[in-house]
Amino acid sequence: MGKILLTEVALRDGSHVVGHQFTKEQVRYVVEQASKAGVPYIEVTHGDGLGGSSLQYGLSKEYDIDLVKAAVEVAGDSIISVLLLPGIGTIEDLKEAYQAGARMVRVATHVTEADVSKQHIETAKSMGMETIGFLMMSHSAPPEVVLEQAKLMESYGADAVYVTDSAGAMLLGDVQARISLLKEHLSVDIGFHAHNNLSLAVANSLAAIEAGANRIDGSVCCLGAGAGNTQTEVLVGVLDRMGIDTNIDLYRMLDLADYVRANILPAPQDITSGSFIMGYAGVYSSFLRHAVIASEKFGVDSRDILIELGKRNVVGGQEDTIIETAQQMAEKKVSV
Ligand SMILES: C[C@H](O)CC(=O)C(=O)O
Ligand SMILES: [Mn+2]
Repeated sequence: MGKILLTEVALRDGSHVVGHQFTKEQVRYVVEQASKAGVPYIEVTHGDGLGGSSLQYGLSKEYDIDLVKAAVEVAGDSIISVLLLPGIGTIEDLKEAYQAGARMVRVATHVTEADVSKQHIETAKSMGMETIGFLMMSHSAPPEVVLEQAKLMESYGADAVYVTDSAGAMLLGDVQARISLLKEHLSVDIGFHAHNNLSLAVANSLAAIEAGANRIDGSVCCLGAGAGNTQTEVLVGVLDRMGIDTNIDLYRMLDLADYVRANILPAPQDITSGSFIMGYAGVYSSFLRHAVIASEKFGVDSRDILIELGKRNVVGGQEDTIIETAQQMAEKKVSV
């Protein structure tokens, strides 16, 4: 098995955990230590990507591009990556990130909407950036659909396509089915991004590697949305035990995790009932708050609302249907 390329996402996915309040000093420290440990890619952006700082998604303490600049100053041999969701971030944001020194971009779309990434992937490629397609909520589409969408990203010029388990909802077989199909039909690298809501992030990452993924995301000390991502230092150690090469210094990553635990994490990153139910229901983390409000209004258990939303495949941006769903469930309860 070849080398596994790890992307450290704590400074982007973990931005959700700290309410997008990362400081330049924190970014510098984490990037410098991760770089010394040998992490090849480090992502630095607002949790919702470039341009995410807004009333809707949460205002950042520091401007994205300033954080990218701070990261680049201490990145050594590591490549600084940014996340871009077309519609939230713009081509202009991407150009600024490039000028600030970012050399990789992950262009993220909902799993069935890869077509909106065309212009962004093509522009990034034309600037010479390593360019990755990132298919969010990949659990919600069958493997054949994930493949069709991944092929679109490949055709736009992506160097790799990620299966992204945004809701932390996938079981091992779900990961295996999607990654192996992509591996069979694509000629670019395949990546996997997990969330630990069902306590399966490390196991799912191993399943992804076994099925052919060679790019895996991790967040040091599990600093990521919901119950966090695949815990980087744990994955590095487990892969080492399996004889799989990451070129990452385990002790340095463990030290960095201790630093993050003591200085950055606002609360222990365990699996709360809220994060568990996101994975169990297969919905975006941001739905939890809306479901609790709807539950109080209509007297329906918020867990049942979230499970119903998962069954209905409600996606980010359709938050208005949460109230409607709860109302229908309450009416049904009365009529039986
Ligand atoms: C915008 C999301 O936070 C991207 C991501 O990390 C995911 O879908 O998971
Ligand atoms: Mn994520």
